[in-house]
Amino acid sequence: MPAKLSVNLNAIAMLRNRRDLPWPSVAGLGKIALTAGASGLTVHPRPDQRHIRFTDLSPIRSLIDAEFPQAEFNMEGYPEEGFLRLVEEHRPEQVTLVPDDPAQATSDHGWDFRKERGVLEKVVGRLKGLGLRVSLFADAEPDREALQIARDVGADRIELYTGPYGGCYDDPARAAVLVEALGATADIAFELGLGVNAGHDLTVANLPPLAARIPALDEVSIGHGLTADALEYGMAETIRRFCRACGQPV
Ligand SMILES: CC(=O)[C@@H](O)[C@H](O)COP(=O)(O)O
Ligand SMILES: NCC(=O)COP(=O)(O)O
Repeated sequence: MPAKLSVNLNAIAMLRNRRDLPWPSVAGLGKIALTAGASGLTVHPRPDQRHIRFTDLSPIRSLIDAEFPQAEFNMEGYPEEGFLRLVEEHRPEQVTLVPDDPAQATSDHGWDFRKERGVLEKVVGRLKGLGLRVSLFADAEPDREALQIARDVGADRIELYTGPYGGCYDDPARAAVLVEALGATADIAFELGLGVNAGHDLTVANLPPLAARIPALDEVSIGHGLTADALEYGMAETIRRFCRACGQPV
């Protein structure tokens, strides 16, 4: 089954936040995305609310519940108390935990599973207690022992951090090396019984080689490149292009 597409709405929220005005509408563009074939919506509410505001969360949750009950809400964030309370309030189908410092410009690395095992054990247990799927952001490192920790702390999936791969848009030889590292990491995760998501700087161009190397990829979450394309092609056509790049028969 081809990977599902979850649309990250952070970039749209960032554009909206340039003015004290309600457009572009974050939930409104989420609705266009789901209508056009996306399988879910992703948000990464950072503590300073520079992209997604906490007040964006209810309209997105309500949109999915009322009009797209098959779609999934994915909330990403560092597991501090404020984020965990938002998760408890809005009950996303999936929570993706990232090791981001609040000062970080964007996500740029996966968890150090050995070092953070204790933190993850506690937090994943709390989220699993709410019945939510939990995914842990992971670097493209085929490190079996680290991935075993991800599984042992109770995660359902990992999300492969694809930033370095996305950054190789003008270096096909390096991209081929990195897609192999992503694939080798996914192979181990699957062997351990984990599901595998991927995200960060994915595009219509770099998705097909990734999907070909990891045919059992569960989901990709995409925001920046997808929003850039939406300016050129419109949101609905962009969703169809990304779904096709995932291998979906659109
Ligand atoms: C985990 C991840 O890779 C995404 O959350 C990505 O970092 C988007 O976040 P920003 O849009 O806040 O940069
Ligand atoms: N989970 C990763 C994600 O949502 C990717 O966002 P972007 O790098 O495509 O903006």
